[in-house]
Amino acid sequence: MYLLIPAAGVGKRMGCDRNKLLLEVRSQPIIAWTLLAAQAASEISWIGIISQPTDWPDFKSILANLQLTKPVEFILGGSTRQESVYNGLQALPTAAEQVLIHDGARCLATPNLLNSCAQAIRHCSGLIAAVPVKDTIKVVDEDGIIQNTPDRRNLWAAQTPQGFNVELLKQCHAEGVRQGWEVTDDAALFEKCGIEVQIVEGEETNLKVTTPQDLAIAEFILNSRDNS
Ligand SMILES: Nc1ccn([C@@H]2O[C@H](COP(=O)(O)OP(=O)(O)OP(=O)(O)O)[C@@H](O)[C@H]2O)c(=O)n1
Ligand SMILES: C[C@](O)(CO)[C@H](O)COP(=O)(O)O
Repeated sequence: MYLLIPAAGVGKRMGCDRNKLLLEVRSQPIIAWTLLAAQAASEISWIGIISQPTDWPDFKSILANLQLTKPVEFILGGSTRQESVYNGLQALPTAAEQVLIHDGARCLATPNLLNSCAQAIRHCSGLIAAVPVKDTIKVVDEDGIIQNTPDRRNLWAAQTPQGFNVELLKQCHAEGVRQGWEVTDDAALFEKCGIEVQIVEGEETNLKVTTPQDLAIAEFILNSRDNS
């Protein structure tokens, strides 16, 4: 299975002055944890890291330390995640019929989750890992007044990996460019094009490292894996 890793962000919400994926959790850069999971997932055979050229020297030295056995390509990132994935799709080898997309910032996803998504995408056109929402969610207007409370049984928090048929995802991205759609994940492009996307049960611990607090939570989760 081909795996694209969007890793070209700047980490505004992390509030640091460089790509947050270079920050360390338990003495390893965030992107290293993500790459180690990809290396350990037996279904993954090719890895594309979508990233900004300014980060390539750092990423290359991380890769040199990890000594992965799988082929890794660097792909030029865009100015949004959507643009980065678009570039990644154009750079896939022509043999790629399905692809998994997994955020570099979701460094706690297990090899098991990557493998189950890789197996499942062979039997459908689009899927995402997701977990049922635990909180009661409120829809609020611009004045801070609650408009309604959606039924929690229908609410799932989206994660990555997200898996797709490559040709269909390319078509949906092209339609997104034509229509000027701005989305935060690839499933949303499928949804807008009216194509079904399935849910695969994700992992509670598969958080996206987004804010400084997430660094501490990620460290805690990795420590608890050692102790289990
Ligand atoms: N132009 C971009 C923006 C984001 N990403 C990647 O998409 C994933 C999810 O994005 P997010 O967590 O929002 O990362 P940032 O964009 O770096 O964070 P922020 O929104 O706080 O700036 C990350 O692995 C990030 O590197 C990307 O490849 N290209
Ligand atoms: C793709 C994603 O990780 C799913 O949770 C997420 O949408 C990335 O972007 P966000 O802007 O940080 O939500």
